[in-house]
Amino acid sequence: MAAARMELHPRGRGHSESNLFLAGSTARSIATPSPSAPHYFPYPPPSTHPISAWSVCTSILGWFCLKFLGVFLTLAAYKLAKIKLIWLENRNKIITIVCNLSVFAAKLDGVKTYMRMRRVPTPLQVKVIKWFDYLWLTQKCSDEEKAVSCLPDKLKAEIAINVHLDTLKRVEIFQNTEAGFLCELVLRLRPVLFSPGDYICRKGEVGKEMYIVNRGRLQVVADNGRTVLATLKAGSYFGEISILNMGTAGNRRTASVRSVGYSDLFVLSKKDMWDVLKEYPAARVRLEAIAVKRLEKYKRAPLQKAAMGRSQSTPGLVETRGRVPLETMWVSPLDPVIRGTSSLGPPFSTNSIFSPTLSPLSRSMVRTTESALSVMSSGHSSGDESRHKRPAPTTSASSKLCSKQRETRNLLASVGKFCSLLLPRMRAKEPNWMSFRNCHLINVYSFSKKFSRKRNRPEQVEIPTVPTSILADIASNLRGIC
Ligand SMILES: Nc1ncnc2c1ncn2[C@@H]1O[C@@H]2COP(=O)(O)O[C@H]2[C@H]1O
Repeated sequence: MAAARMELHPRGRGHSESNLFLAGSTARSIATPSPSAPHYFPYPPPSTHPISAWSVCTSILGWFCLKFLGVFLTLAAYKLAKIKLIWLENRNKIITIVCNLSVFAAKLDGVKTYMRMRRVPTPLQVKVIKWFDYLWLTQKCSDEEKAVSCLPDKLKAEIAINVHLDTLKRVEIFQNTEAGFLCELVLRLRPVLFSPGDYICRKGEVGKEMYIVNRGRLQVVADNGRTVLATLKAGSYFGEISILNMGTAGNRRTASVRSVGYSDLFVLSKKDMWDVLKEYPAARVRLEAIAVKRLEKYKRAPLQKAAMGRSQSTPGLVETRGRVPLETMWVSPLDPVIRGTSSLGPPFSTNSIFSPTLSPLSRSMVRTTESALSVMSSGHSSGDESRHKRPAPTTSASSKLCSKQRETRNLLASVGKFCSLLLPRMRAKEPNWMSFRNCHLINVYSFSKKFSRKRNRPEQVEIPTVPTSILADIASNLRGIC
C-alpha cells in the first residue's frame, strides 16, 4: 500500500525525504482512518463509536466511586462511633470546655465593648485581645484555684506541689527546704500573666511581692531601660531583695524587671512571705543568706561598676570612701541601745526601724558584733574613750526635739558610730560580715551621718551622698516611731 501511495506522489519517486513523509502519513492514516479515505484492509475497521468508550469510562469511574464511598462510609461510621465514645467518656469535660469557652467569649466581648466605648487606642486593644488569645491557648482561662478551692489545705498543697513541681524544683530557695515550708509557700502562690514589654516592677518602687518564673523570659534592666543586666528564665525568682528589706534602699526595688514575651509567673506577697518565714526561721536565714550572695553578685555586674555611682548600687559606699576617720568615733560597748535596753521600748533586736522584726541572721550578726565590740573595747577603747568621749553639742534645735525624737536620734547616732567602727574590721576578718552591709543598719548609718552633718561636725565625717530613696524610707519609718 505504501508502494501504491508512493506511486501517486507527484514529485517524489526515488526521493528519500518524500518517501519518509509518505510512510509517516500512511501510518497516521491507518491509526486514525478518515471517513473519506479508501479502505485497503480486507476486514472492516474495529468499532470506534464514542459512546462505547464513554460507557467504559463511566463504569470504571462508578466502580471506583462505589469502592471509595464504601470505604468513606465505613470510616465515617468508625469516626462517629469514636466521637460518641469520646463524648460518653468526656461528656462532663466537654461541657465544661464549652461552658468555659462561652464564658471566656462573653468576657472577651465585654472587654472589647468596653474598650470600644472608651476609645482605648487600637494598639492597646490589640494587646488586650492577644492577651486573651494567649490565655485561652495556654488554657489559663479557667479558674484553676477555684476548681480545687473546696479541698482541704493539705490536699491542695499536694496538688499544687505536684502540678508545679518542675518549676519549684528549679527554684533555689525551695531546694533542700523543709517540706512544711514548701507546702506553706506553695499554697500562697498566685499565678499571674504578663504581656510582652510589661514591667513587672520598676526600680525605686516599694516592693510588695516577689515572683517565681514559671514560663517565659524576663530581663532585669538598667535605669536606661535598654541595658540588660540579667535574663531570667523558668525557675528563676526575683523581687526578694526589697521584700526582705535587704537592698540599699530598704524596701525599694533595686532594679526594673521587664517581660520579653508572655510570661507566666507566680506571685508571693510580702505579707505571706513574712507569715511563712515567721514559722520557719531556718528558711529565713537561708533565704537571707542567698539574698546576700545575690546582692554581692549584682554588685559585681559590669554595668553597675561602669555606669552607676556606688551610692546608688551598693550600701558599701558609706564605708568605702575611706575619708571617715573611723577610729575617731567613739562606741560604747555599754550603750543602752546596742545592749537592747533602750528606753525606746523593746530591745534592739526587736527594735529595728526598718522591718517588723530583726531576722535571725541579723540578730546573730548583732550578737557577734556585740561580742566583737566588747573584745575591741577591752583592747583599746579606754584610751580612745578619753580622747573622743565628749558630750554632743546641745543646740537649741535639738533641745526642742521631743524626748522620743531625741532618743531616736541618739539611737541613730550610736548605731552609725557602731557600724562605722566595725564594718571595715569585720569585713576583713569575717566574710560573713559582708552580709551585715546589707542589713538595715547601714541605712541607719547613712542617716546618722546625715545627722552629723546637720549638727555641724565636719571634723567627724565627710558625708557621702545618701540616696534620697533611703532618706524617704528612713523618714517614713521615723514618722512611725515619733
Ligand atoms: N543584676 C541583677 N541580676 C539579676 N537579678 C537582679 C539584678 N539586680 C536586681 N535583680 C532582681 O531584680 C529584683 C528587683 O526587685 P528587688 O530589688 O526586690 O529584687 C531584685 C532582684 O531579685
